[in-house]
Amino acid sequence: MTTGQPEPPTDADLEWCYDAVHGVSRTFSITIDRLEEPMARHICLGYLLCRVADTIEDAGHIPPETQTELLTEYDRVLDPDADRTVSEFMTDVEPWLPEERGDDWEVVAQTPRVLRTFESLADEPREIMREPVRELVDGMAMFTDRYATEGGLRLQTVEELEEYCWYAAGTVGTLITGLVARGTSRERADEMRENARSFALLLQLVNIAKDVEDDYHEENNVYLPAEWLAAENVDVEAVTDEAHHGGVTNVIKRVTGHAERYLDDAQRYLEVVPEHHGNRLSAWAIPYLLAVGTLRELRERPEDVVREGDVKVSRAEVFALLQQFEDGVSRSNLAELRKEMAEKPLHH
Ligand SMILES: CC(C)=CCC/C(C)=C/CC/C(C)=C/COP(=O)(O)OP(=O)(O)O
Repeated sequence: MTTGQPEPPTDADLEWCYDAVHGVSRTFSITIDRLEEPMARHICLGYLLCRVADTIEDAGHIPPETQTELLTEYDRVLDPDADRTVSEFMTDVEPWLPEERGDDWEVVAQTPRVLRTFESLADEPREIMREPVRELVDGMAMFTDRYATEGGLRLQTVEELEEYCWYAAGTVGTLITGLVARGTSRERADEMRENARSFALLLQLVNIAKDVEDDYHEENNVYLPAEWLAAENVDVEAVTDEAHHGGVTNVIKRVTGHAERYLDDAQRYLEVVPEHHGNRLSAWAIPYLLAVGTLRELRERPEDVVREGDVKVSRAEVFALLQQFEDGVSRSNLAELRKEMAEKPLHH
């Protein structure tokens, strides 16, 4: 890889990267605000590198074979042993930047800036991040290629759903764990590695259960396993049709139940994650507890995913949770807070 741009990044580049994350991700916006340096910048850059690939993968207006080519090319830009420059990647991606680009496409348009900021990070954290990011990019290329003739992803089985979640989120869990486990005891690092996948799958499955409408209409992707839809006599292409709301609701319940199986492992991860290199428990505990709250809403009103197109915890509850952490939440409070949020919304 070569960035094709000799100039070093400036403070303005890093500031831009922080602003960009706040524009594209609710989850990582909260997380990065809770972290301190240097972890904040590491997670910020690691996330943006992944987000470039994610935006290309979700682009309904790019033909699948082009998505695969762009993702493969992006991987080569990230590969230190390959000769692809970021300028070549930009030449190929620029025709696909939407005219009215939102924040996510702005990140793609600014890939050179993201990359040069990434390349300026200390060697050790940068190299810990590179492989998981490339695994995510390769996984996305594999999926766009696998469903090239369908025009969008159409996951078939629960095993394939888990495989997809691994690439989309499990790799991010590896990235985070690699950074936070540095310098900790073997036992702690092993415990984190054993539970990182569950943490990531939990968050990804919750997103999949609540975003069925948008995933289909905006990205032409169906992550609900076709085998589970078939058991409810729902054709994959009719996933958002009113006539099938009942059947799809049952599948959403199934995905919700599947996600809940990962809650204990993820809690275990939080119980051992060290607070060093700028890492903070709250940065990961908050998304975890928001997932607990979202699972509660999904269990109570799964039909709203297809009826209203949206199931999420209220802004008031998010605020109340953030406030709790401002006041201080210790590891020993986590289980209690989880129990409380699983039952009813948190109040200020
Ligand atoms: C070990 C460990 C800590 C694992 C967790 C890994 C992790 C945070 C994976 C990302 C999960 C996910 C679905 C983020 C959604 O954010 P998004 O960027 O799509 O945006 P949104 O929050 O706005 O939906």
